[in-house]
Amino acid sequence: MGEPVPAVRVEGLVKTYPAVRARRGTPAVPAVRATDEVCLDVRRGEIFGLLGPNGAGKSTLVRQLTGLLRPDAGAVEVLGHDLVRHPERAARLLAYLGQESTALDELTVSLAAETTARLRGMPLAAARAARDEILAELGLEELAGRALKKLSGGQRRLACVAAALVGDRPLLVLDEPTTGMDPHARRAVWAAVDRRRAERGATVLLVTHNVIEAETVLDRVAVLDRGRVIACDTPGGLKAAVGDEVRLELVWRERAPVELPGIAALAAEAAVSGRRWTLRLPPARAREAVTLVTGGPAFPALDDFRLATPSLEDVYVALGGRPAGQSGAEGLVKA
Ligand SMILES: Nc1ncnc2c1ncn2[C@@H]1O[C@H](COP(=O)(O)OP(=O)(O)OP(=O)(O)O)[C@@H](O)[C@H]1O
Repeated sequence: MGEPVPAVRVEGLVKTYPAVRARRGTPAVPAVRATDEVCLDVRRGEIFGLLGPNGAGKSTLVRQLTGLLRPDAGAVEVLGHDLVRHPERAARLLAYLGQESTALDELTVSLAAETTARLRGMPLAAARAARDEILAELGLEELAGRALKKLSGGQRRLACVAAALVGDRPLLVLDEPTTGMDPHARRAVWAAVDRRRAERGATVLLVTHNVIEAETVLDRVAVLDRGRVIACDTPGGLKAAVGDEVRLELVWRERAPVELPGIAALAAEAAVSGRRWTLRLPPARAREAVTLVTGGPAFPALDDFRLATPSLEDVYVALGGRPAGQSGAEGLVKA
């Protein structure tokens, strides 16, 4: 028996936004290689995350694999369909929630969900039933009669998620679905996403910045940086790869006593944000640092400290911060 057809297969995907010449008053813009030979396999039934800093190429990648943006080179297959040759098939195969969705703004929440269901080929009665189901699932019933353009940012986003999830699509591609939402709405979205996977076998491709949230919902993660996949593994696998480091957070009362040589040495390695220093250190050095700040003349200046094992966020920082050309993360990529 051969390998099962993956939900998404991406090979050698390249997209370069062309350079723009300088014109009166506007400076020239160099060409940007937004996706650079990206290869990915997303298995059926997986919740797969794309993580990466601003401008890493995440949205460009998902727009290419939803058939909205034609790649310069490379292959995109969704459930065995070639979407580079047949981008029109995407509408049948996947639901896409983009970063900015204004298309539904004039509609009420209820009509946005119903119209989307109808556009996905559902007969009227079934579309209305699907609409009622999703509005109840996401706690949107009270807002059902309001126009999207008159909702708050978080409410509007939730209504767009409802429209994206209505009707069954085997692949859900969601670009930052929970942006602007309160914790209650976020939980409802993650529960709805997980239910579609658990009960209907849907595959989910999720673009996110929120690594803490991502850690709890994702089966696998690809970290993208400057258009390239620099790591791909389970959150646990990625964390194990930086597992020999711990995170030490120091909070100083007013100012750090950098006149002390030991503290000055730590300062050189710390990421400083106001009174808070964050250090990533091997365990033995972290212990030495804790002894230094809690046992000596630095102690009166210390407000608080915390030692933590690596989180997905640490992995993200450790990988995403790599300068171009340093491919030390390549050992992390797993099939
Ligand atoms: N239409 C466009 N024309 C020219 N350059 C673009 C265009 N869209 C994106 N880019 C550039 O391509 C690169 C990748 O952008 P993209 O939006 O895919 O990143 P992203 O990872 O989704 O970022 P973010 O997390 O900020 O949404 C960036 O350098 C961006 O400036």
